[in-house]
Amino acid sequence: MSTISIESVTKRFPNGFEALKGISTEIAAGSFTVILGPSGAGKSTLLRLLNGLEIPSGGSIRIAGEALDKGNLRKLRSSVAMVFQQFNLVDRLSVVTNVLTGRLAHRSWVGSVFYLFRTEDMDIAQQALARVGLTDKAWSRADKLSGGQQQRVGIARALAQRPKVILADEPVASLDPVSSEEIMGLLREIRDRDGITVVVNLHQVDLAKRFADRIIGMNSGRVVFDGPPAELSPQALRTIYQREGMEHDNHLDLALAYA
Ligand SMILES: Nc1ncnc2c1ncn2[C@@H]1O[C@H](COP(=O)(O)OP(=O)(O)OP(=O)(O)O)[C@@H](O)[C@H]1O
Repeated sequence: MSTISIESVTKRFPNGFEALKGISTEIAAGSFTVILGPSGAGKSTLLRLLNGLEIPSGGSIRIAGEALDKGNLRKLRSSVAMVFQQFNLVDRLSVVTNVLTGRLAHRSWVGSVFYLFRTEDMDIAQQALARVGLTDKAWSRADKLSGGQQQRVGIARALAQRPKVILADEPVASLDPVSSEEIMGLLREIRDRDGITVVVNLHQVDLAKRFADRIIGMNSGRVVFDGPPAELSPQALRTIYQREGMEHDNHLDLALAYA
């Protein structure tokens, strides 16, 4: 069974630029997929479409069997959680309040507007904080935490949403290597233990190879590689990172160096 079904999806922005040129793929329930690709390949656009933050120009997306369209956006959004590169926390709020915002998708708009949470929500938030090892930081201001800890809060917020899918858009791009490792390990552990489908956009080929069970390579709005990490050969990396008209490409050199 697949959690996410993407069929002939295109995305053209109002300025006429076509960021996705026909993506078709299935993402299996409980899988850990990493999307690799050079800057501008369309990775973030694809994730934003899966989360309903952008609407496709063509094609269709189904999440857990239900078509993602304007009619059921709110319902489907509650089952898809997002983890961001810059964490997207409210700095002046406590860690636990930030985690509680993950419950908003399950509350009425009145509850959402007034930040009305139930005791049950607080229990769920505290459990999520325990999962990411931050129980002792619950009442600290979010901006007093290190980058790695802030990303843990971002993951706890995603967990508190009780999602079927976690989408992470370059979740380690702002972190040092040790924290990056920990965050990827945490996402992997969540997939292993909770069976949540995880899709991560990354620039680090080495992390992709170690943590993913499937790698999708994108270039210029198209899928140009799709396979397990073992098949990510130097040739496959060339296909993913090659840029038109560039004889010597630093981006490609870097990708190959870390492969
Ligand atoms: N709102 C927009 N209007 C016009 N073009 C856009 C818009 N959003 C993104 N793009 C363009 O679409 C292309 C794909 O962008 P996207 O952010 O999805 O790439 P990416 O693979 O995630 O890159 P990066 O790794 O740098 O984050 C880029 O050329 C970008 O400039």
